[in-house]
Amino acid sequence: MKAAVVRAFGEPLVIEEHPDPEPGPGQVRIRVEASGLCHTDIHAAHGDWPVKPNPPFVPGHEGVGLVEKLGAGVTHLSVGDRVAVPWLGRACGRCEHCLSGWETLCEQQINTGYGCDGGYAEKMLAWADFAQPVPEGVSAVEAAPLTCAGVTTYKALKVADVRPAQLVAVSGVGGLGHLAVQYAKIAGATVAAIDVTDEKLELARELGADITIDARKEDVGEVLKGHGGAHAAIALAVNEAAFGAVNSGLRRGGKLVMVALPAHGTIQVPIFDTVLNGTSVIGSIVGTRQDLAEVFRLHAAGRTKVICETRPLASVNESIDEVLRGQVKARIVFDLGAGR
Ligand SMILES: NC(=O)c1ccc[n+]([C@@H]2O[C@H](COP(=O)([O-])OP(=O)(O)OC[C@H]3O[C@@H](n4cnc5c(N)ncnc54)[C@H](O)[C@@H]3O)[C@@H](O)[C@H]2O)c1
Ligand SMILES: CCCCCCO
Ligand SMILES: [Zn+2]
Ligand SMILES: [Zn+2]
Repeated sequence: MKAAVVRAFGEPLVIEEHPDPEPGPGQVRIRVEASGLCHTDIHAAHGDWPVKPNPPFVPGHEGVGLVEKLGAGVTHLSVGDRVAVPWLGRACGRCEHCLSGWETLCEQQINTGYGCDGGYAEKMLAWADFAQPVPEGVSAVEAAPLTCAGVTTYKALKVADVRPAQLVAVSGVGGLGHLAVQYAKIAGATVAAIDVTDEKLELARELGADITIDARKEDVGEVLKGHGGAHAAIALAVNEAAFGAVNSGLRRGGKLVMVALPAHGTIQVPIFDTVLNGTSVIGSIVGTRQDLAEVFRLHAAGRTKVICETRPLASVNESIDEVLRGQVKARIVFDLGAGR
């Protein structure tokens, strides 16, 4: 089976022929139909973060496909089931995080396409308990971006406890941000979308954003304050300065939800203003299996649109370059057989 492999950080990925992986106990083998290109995969391929993967590895944590082979002990899935394989590839199920609904914080977790091979391949393994069933009516191509971009932004809005009539700032209208705008609108909020390209700001308007802010020309904090300040700001821009900019536009009691992970990023949080204004800074990482089930349910009900374009896996390096140049309208999804 073909796979796109990171052989060394910062080097182009290499398309290689690998033997079909054999599922171990509790695992399944999936014939991948579609696999989204999350900016995280670029961070992974570049070794951007303090905790690094170990090359060679196959990135990809928005893989969706059909169960092809069951490992020993797997009884709740059948051959032919369509499943998605998210970042949270496995959690222990026993620790305080897993037992209190926060499996995404499990310290034993294994991350797909980072700690184990992921979905940039024709076949992949998944732990059956974390292979998320894709409902009827949701295509593999559309389920792919929902598997990370969707669940992550849906969770970020839950973490922000967004209420109707609040003002939510979405900083970065890319793969994640285009869905964050939609979830914020579903939550009843007024949405201010921030980006640095005309195309992304236009996309945000098409998806329901009430206000758009061009961070190249406008003072993000001042514009937000002109609307009374944001109750919540979801930081999805791969740009360190964007975090401080949107934090400065919070309303008293507002929350900055940090999601994006620019390499070596830090944020200066002014102590006095933070205390005086009662604002908070929260980190948010992906979402649980339950969150993902809710994301799929919303999409199956026609409540969300996935904006994506399909590409062959062979275009992986050019696709990464286009994402880095900000030239992709929302999400690239590698088509590994979705149409067949
Ligand atoms: N915390 C998590 O669980 C989690 C999950 C998924 C992705 N991520 C991270 O989120 C980030 C975004 O991922 P993505 O796939 O949406 O990336 P993307 O490249 O598709 O989108 C990033 C967007 O940020 C915009 N942008 C760049 N500079 C900006 C600025 N100064 N102000 C406003 N917008 C700006 C770009 O134009 C683009 O639209 C990445 O760092 C990724 O690793 C985190
Ligand atoms: C800390 C890494 C979080 C990445 C989530 C999947 O994009
Ligand atoms: Zn991701
Ligand atoms: Zn655990």
